[in-house]
Amino acid sequence: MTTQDPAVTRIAVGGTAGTDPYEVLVGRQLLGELPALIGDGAQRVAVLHPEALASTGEALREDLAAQGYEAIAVQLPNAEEAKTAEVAAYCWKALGQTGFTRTDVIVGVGGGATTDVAGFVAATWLRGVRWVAVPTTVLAMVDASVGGKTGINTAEGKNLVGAFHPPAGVLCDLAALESLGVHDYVSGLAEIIKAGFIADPAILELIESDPAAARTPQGPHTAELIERSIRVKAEVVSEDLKESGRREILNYGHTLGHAIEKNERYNWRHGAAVSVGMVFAAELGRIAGRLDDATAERHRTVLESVGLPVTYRGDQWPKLLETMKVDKKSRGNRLRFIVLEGLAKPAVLESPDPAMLLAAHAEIAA
Ligand SMILES: NC(=O)c1ccc[n+]([C@@H]2O[C@H](COP(=O)([O-])OP(=O)(O)OC[C@H]3O[C@@H](n4cnc5c(N)ncnc54)[C@H](O)[C@@H]3O)[C@@H](O)[C@H]2O)c1
Ligand SMILES: O=C(O)C(=O)C[C@@H](O)[C@H](O)[C@H](O)COP(=O)(O)O
Ligand SMILES: [Zn+2]
Repeated sequence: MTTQDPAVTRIAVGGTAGTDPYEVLVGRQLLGELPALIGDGAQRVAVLHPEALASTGEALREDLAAQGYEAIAVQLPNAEEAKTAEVAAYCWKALGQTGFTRTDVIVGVGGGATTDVAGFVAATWLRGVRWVAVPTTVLAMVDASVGGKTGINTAEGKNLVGAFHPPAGVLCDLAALESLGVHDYVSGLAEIIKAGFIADPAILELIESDPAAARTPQGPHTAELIERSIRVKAEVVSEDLKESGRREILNYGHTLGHAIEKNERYNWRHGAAVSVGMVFAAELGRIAGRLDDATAERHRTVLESVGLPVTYRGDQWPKLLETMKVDKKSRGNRLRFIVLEGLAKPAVLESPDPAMLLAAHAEIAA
């Protein structure tokens, strides 16, 4: 693979406001790019991977060892079970025992849960070492591995401990998606649809043109959907890495979505919870008089067309409301939501009236 390979798309991220720029590469067989991203200074490389990708992690470790690095593979639990303080501590121990220094590098290979932990371990080890993301799910490619939000959950909620620590590069090998189960694949479509509603409606049209095909890596628009979504994320985080303003739009659907995930003890996929959260946010916008009926209804239609849920148990509202209070967009006692004022017109809704919240909840209550 050369840097001129036309089959590889390169999307630039960052480079503004004092942050180091990096690239997201989308294509196939991209691992030849890894040594350049690891850089010249590293002696040791730790490959963090989930249990489901044990052979991928070990193959990568062997490959790096053959190139002269002291390489270790650190296996994490699958999915959300990896996003705990205990797993982070297990990784810190592995790094400590390997004598990991500030010039050594972490590689996170896996879905968003793995890249969130890998980035968090990289952010905290010796107060910050270099890391490279190799996302292997749709969701991790289009969202989790881009933008430098890293973190773990606590008993009180989702991603409550973390750091902004962008990777040195992101390698999205589309071949990895072939082994992904359909539910995990479709979960990633929720973040793609989110990018469509908040910034790039062409995404919605591509999915609406053939929703069944959008559910598979073989679909005719797979690469375009992934690239368009990465461009949305790259553009936003390049402007506002630390979420002091505009980046909040990427949280569309997440206020309720994260509360559902916690309520379900993380047995719901992130994208499924965000899907219900987006319908809720659309209804909230509609009820607040900001969004037209048709665009609110379009949320249900497109999300359902790819098999994502649009309702949630109606008897859980008090618990969901309580959890939403620790959402990171909250300020003091004020709940804040991202809503739409039209397609690609996200806005903040501050402290909505409790009656409005209840009315929006009634629209998603099963
Ligand atoms: N940091 C961010 O900006 C950001 C953005 C969006 C989501 N997230 C986080 O990402 C996480 C969800 O990520 P996800 O949807 O990738 O789920 P995931 O990481 O939980 O992966 C889903 C499952 O697929 C397995 N897997 C991964 N790649 C595979 C492959 N190629 N083939 C077969 N199995 C594979 C994993 O081991 C896991 O069991 C959530 O924790 C969410 O909070 C973070
Ligand atoms: O990158 C962002 O900013 C996002 O909000 C993207 C979300 O899809 C992602 O799930 C993120 O991890 C949520 O962040 P949080 O700050 O609400 O935990
Ligand atoms: Zn998300």
